[in-house]
Order: sequence, then C-alpha cells, then structure tokens
Amino acid sequence: MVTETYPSSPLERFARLRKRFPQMHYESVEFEESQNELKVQFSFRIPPLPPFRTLWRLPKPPGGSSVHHLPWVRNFAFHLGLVEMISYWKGACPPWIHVIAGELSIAQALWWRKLFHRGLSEFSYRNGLAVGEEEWVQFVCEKPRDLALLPWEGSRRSAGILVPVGGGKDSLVTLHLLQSRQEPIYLFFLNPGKRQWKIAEYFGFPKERVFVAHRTLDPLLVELNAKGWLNGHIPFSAVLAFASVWVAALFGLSHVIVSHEASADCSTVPGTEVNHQYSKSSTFEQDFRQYLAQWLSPHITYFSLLRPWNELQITHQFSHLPSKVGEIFRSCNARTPDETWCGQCPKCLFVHIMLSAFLPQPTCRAFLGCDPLNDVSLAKVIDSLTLSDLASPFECVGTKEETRAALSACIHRSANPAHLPLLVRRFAEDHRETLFCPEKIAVLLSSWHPVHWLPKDFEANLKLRTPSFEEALEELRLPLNA
Ligand SMILES: CC(=O)N[C@H]1[C@@H](OP(=O)(O)OP(=O)(O)OC[C@H]2O[C@@H](n3ccc(=O)[nH]c3=O)[C@H](O)[C@@H]2O)O[C@H](CO)[C@@H](O)[C@@H]1O[C@H](C)C(=O)N[C@@H](C)C(=O)N[C@@H](CCC(=O)O)C(=O)O
Ligand SMILES: Nc1ncnc2c1ncn2[C@@H]1O[C@H](COP(=O)(O)OP(=O)(O)OP(=O)(O)O)[C@@H](O)[C@H]1O
Repeated sequence: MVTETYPSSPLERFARLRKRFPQMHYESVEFEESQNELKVQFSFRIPPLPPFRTLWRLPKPPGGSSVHHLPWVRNFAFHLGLVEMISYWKGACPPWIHVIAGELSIAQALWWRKLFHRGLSEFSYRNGLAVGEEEWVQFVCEKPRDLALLPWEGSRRSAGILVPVGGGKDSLVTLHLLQSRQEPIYLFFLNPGKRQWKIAEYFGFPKERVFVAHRTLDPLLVELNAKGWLNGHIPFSAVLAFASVWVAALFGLSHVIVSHEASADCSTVPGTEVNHQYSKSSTFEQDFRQYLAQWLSPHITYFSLLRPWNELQITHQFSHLPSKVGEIFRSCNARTPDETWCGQCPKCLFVHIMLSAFLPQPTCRAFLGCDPLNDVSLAKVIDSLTLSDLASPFECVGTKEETRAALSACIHRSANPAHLPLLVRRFAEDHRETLFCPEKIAVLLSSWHPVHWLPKDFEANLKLRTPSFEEALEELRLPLNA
C-alpha cells in the first residue's frame, strides 16, 4: 500500500506520482446478470498497487434473455469503463494507459486523449498543472483496431426517448417541453435521491418508465486522496453520456435528450479554455455524437434540447411551470441532510438570482428553503458570478452577462427598491454601470444560439416556446410584487 508522504505543492506531487506510477492498465470488464439487472465490474490497475474496482448496476428489459455475451453490449460496457477510468487516473496521472480490456483504433485513442485533457481542465488549473494534450496521456492498445463501424444490433428499436434527470431546473424544463411529444418518454437516474423520485411522480412516470443505474466508486480512491494523491473535478456529464446511451440501447430507444444550455460553452477562467462544464459544452456534444455514431451505435442520437437557450431563458421557462415544480427541484450539489439546498454555495446563490428575475422574493425563498441573496457572507461570490475579469465559481452557473441581466431584471421589476434583497441592493450601489436596460435583457430572453443538434421537429417546437423580443419586453415591464 502507499505509505509515502507527498510534497505539498500539487505540481511537485504530479511530477513525483507520474514518475513513481508511469502506467495505468484498463484490465477487465466482468459481468454478472440476473433477470432484470446487469452488474458490471471494471478493473483498473496502477502497478504495483492492487486494482481499483468500480461497480455499475444497470437495468435491462424484464424477462429478457441474457445479453452480456452480445458484442454490442460488451462494446458499450468497455466504453463506460474508459470514461470511469478518469476518476482513478487523475489520482496519479500516469503518462501511459494500457488498454487490455478491449480495443481502440488510433482515432479513438486520440478522442479519449482529448476528453482526458479537456475534461480535466479544471483539475489541471486548480492543481497548477500546465501540461499540453500530447504530454498529458498516451493510450496504448495491444491490438489496435481499424473497425469503421460496430453496428448495434439491439433486440428491438422504438422511437422512445430517454431523459437523464438530475433534479435541477434544467432537466425539469426539458421534461416539460417534451410532454407534448408522441414518442414514449423514459427517465434515467444515476444513483438517485428522493427528489428524482418526486419528479417522476409529479410528471406521472410509472416505475416501468424510470431506468435506474447505480455506481459505486472504489473506496481505495478516497483512501489515496487522503494520502496526498491528486484530486479534483471530473467531467461528470461524460460519464452520464456513456451510461445513458448504453441504457437507451439496452431498451431499444432511439434518442437520449440531455439538458445542457448554450452558456455551458463559456470558460470558467476568463481568457483560458478552463471550463468546469466541459462535458456539457457544445464541443463535447459534437465529439460525443460523432463517437457514438461511429463507434457505438448509429441508431441512437444524443442531443441537448436546451442548447439553443441560455440560462436566463431556461429559468424564464421554469418560472412559468406550476409552483409544485418549484417545491421539488434542487440545483444545489452539496451533500445536505434531507437533500435541502445548502444556501451557502455559488449554485444556490446563482439560482436565487436567476429566479429573482421572474418570481417574487417570497416565492424564491419558499422554493429554496433559504435566502442566499440576503447572506452578506456571499458578497464575494456575487462578484465572481458577475464581474467579467474574475474567475467564475467552479459550478454549473451561467455567464456573467446572464447573471447581471437577472439582477437587472430583479431591480427593474421591484415594486419597492427598499425591499430588494441585501446583495441585490449592494450590487446596484457598487456596480450600477454594469446593469442592463430592459431592452438588453429582452434581447437575451429572445435569443437563439445557432450551434445545436436538434432534429427539425424538436427545433420547431423549441422556437415556438422562445419569446419574441416584444413579448419578453412586455413581461419585463410587469412589476414583481414583493
Ligand atoms: C456531489 C459533488 O458535487 N461531488 C463533487 C465533490 O466531491 P466530494 O468530495 O464532495 O464528494 P463525493 O462526490 O462523494 O466524492 C468522493 C471522492 O470521490 C471522487 N470522485 C467522485 C465522483 C466521481 O465521479 N469521481 C471521483 O473521482 C471525488 O474527487 C471525491 O474526492 O468534489 C469533487 C472534486 O471537485 C467532484 O469531482 C465531485 O463531483 C462529482 C463527480 C459529481 O457527481 N458531481 C456532479 C454533481 C457535478 O459536479 N455535476 C456538474 C456537471 C458538469 C460536469 O459534467 O462536469 C455540476 O453540476 O457542476
Ligand atoms: N444523477 C443523475 N442522473 C441522471 N442524470 C443526471 C444526474 N445528474 C445530472 N444529470 C443530468 O446531467 C445534466 C446536467 O445536470 P445539472 O445538475 O447541471 O442540471 P440540472 O440538474 O438539469 O439543472 P440545474 O442547472 O438547475 O442544476 C442534466 O441533463 C441532468 O438531468
């Protein structure tokens, strides 16, 4: 076991760990199958340490025959293992990854190198590692393959849609927008909490329409983190992407629809490519769609329904949903008892600001169960959410422009400025010159981001839901009663 101590500087630890552990092996994928569940165990080893083992439990069609021997099922599994490997690789950043459990072509190896590099941009930045993509990691495969297409021969195919739901406002808006579709809709939950089940109940999804996967990380990772291995954020949405397309394939569904907005393209640190939300960006969506079509299945499409919209537009749509929805959603990622909003993190503050553009303060507070906009200890956080020269918080938050637009709307629509929350008043006093006029806010509310992969009929539906400039302006002129 690892008993040595590591230097306190992450850069020195990085150099030491890479030298001591130059290789990582993706060793195996093992299956165990029951009537309605597929258990998959991935083994990764960083010699001379014992292997890391990560376990996934995925649903499969009830009463179906055994699937784990099917080549396309094994291919999806192999790929889920590759994306899972990121969590373990980041601990020591071995410069070589030996892929033994499956085969990769040279083009695939390059694709994975890009994901390991760009997807860990926040990790690199926060640990002070400035390493180019080529130096970052090399994938080595014993038997490189040159297979143009591995056809998916799913047992059956339907026009069904799978929607991954995390429980925040974005996936709720997606579910709402999809309600009028003819195709059957299914939900995908990874390690769900109570709020995800409440969402299923609210939208009337019976258990058979909810596919649940469970993932258990190897506790050795946490042990090594405590001993000084490198740690940081991983591209979590990429893990969800590989898991959800596999579940879609197992159940013969044709679309996986995620809820990533235009704003996810914005870098977290101004002037760099460091992006906390890389795996929610349009770059990743495009790369993943190509990879899916070429190497996993040409029969499944993966796209974000909310890509043409910004955070302000999504929150605007959300604010028109029945208030019951406001009571069940939770965007805060902090671990709290009973899955409440922590009220202390940048995400809580950000969502409070966004809601304040469209809903009165008592409603915002009732939804969140806390009042971050009146918490003076968050004054610096509001600066990082709004001021262009500062880094944004490392969370899924909108752009500085969207946040300032929401604060401006809250101020313009206030019936009594003395009743504005403390941080809004302070912002107005300190940064009045950065506030937006209603016309500028209406431009954001009526905008359409052209880079998206919505099929034509989905695009037409979303366009119908996008307010015109005049409609947006009219709504912004309505005061919000305190
Ligand atoms: C819940 C959460 O936000 N966790 C992030 C947090 O980890 P924490 O130390 O608070 O505890 P655990 O999540 O229990 O993790 C224990 C250790 O295991 C490592 N780990 C965890 C999950 C994983 O997939 N890989 C891992 O290696 C982790 O490093 C811990 O040491 O801080 C971590 C470091 O910054 C984050 O990596 C944890 O984030 C999870 C991966 C996670 O599930 N996060 C999503 C809620 C999330 O961040 N979603 C993004 C979406 C954007 C994206 O795709 O990147 C978001 O909402 O911003
Ligand atoms: N545990 C999970 N299981 C399934 N899908 C998830 C899970 N966590 C996140 N997602 C999906 O990943 C995407 C990003 O999640 P994220 O939490 O950022 O957004 P959200 O929950 O939809 O809204 P918000 O921005 O308010 O948090 C969404 O498509 C979401 O549904």
